[in-house]
Amino acid sequence: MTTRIAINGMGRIGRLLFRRLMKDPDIRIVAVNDLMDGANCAYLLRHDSIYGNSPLRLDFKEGALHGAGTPIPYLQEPDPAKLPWNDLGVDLVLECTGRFTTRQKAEQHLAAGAGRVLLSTTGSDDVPLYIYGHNQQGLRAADTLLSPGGCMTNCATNLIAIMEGLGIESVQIHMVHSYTSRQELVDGPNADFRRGRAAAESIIPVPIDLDHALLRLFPHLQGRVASVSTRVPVANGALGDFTFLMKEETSAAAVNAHLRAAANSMHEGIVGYTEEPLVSLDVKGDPHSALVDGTLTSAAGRLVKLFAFFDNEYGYTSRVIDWIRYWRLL
Ligand SMILES: NC(=O)c1ccc[n+]([C@@H]2O[C@H](COP(=O)([O-])OP(=O)(O)OC[C@H]3O[C@@H](n4cnc5c(N)ncnc54)[C@H](O)[C@@H]3O)[C@@H](O)[C@H]2O)c1
Repeated sequence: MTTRIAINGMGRIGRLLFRRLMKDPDIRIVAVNDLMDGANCAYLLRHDSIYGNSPLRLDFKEGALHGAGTPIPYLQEPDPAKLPWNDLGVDLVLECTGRFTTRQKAEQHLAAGAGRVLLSTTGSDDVPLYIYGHNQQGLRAADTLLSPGGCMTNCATNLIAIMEGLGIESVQIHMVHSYTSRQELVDGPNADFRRGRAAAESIIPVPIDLDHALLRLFPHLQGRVASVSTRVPVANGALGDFTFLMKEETSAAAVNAHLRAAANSMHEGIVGYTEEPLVSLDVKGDPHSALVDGTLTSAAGRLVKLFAFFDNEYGYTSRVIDWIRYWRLL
């Protein structure tokens, strides 16, 4: 059975999902919605500074994207409640604007006639949060709204879950992340002053809600998880830097053996393990939520440091696609 999908928000995540889902025979994209001009969206789908030119030769005319089979209606409606999801028979909305992340706001898609809504971030506390590879079994067929977490939550959740197998007391996380559209290219005003600084010029600390999301998933770690994030002058890619205080002394070799085993079993496809001397560009297009770099693991008594790369866009959309496949079969 074909899943009829609409994408709300054709930004970095929405467009990459579009490019990837167009290849899936079980999925039909029945509409996309964004505020930008349709010709501009078609252009950005054809040419991408990170993932290159698309083999799809999409064009915008008469309110639709043409060039990939049946024309796909291109909508420009800012209010989700007014979207024609009922008429289009939409099974699932991929909510990728980053703007409708509370239950009340996201459910406007349901009121408009969609069957289900999948956010592309961690939503508010009243939106069920499940992480693929960790607790996806919690999702029920009757659920109509899901937060799959953000890219950093996916990386951290899976690694914390694996490290819990060795016994952890607490964890400090530093997420080194490429810049995003929520920063400025040149200095400008921003409610968060540092986000308003030129993104390609500095290492920029930004506030994140990772601790909060992790405590929803690991409530027993209350008071024992802390995180910071810095945005760095690359357009794609991220590196999670984890410091675990273990219950007992260990060694880098023991930690790596444990991580490698997890990557080859329970977490296969979601967590990877490598000893290649990688840099962030090398993980462009990598589908893992965390690719552990075993060459960087170290231990000092009960303190363990480990590092994992991820492609914040491709790795993340890989999990969104996992969710689409998983949810349709429930
Ligand atoms: N970029 C990443 O690395 C990344 C990774 C994981 C999750 N996310 C999350 O995904 C969400 C989107 O991030 P992004 O990087 O794709 O952002 P983006 O700014 O590239 O895209 C957002 C898009 O939404 C559109 N939009 C804004 N308001 C709209 C409205 N009312 N109706 C329709 N479209 C509207 C914008 O025009 C834009 O094209 C955010 O919540 C972000 O946290 C981003």
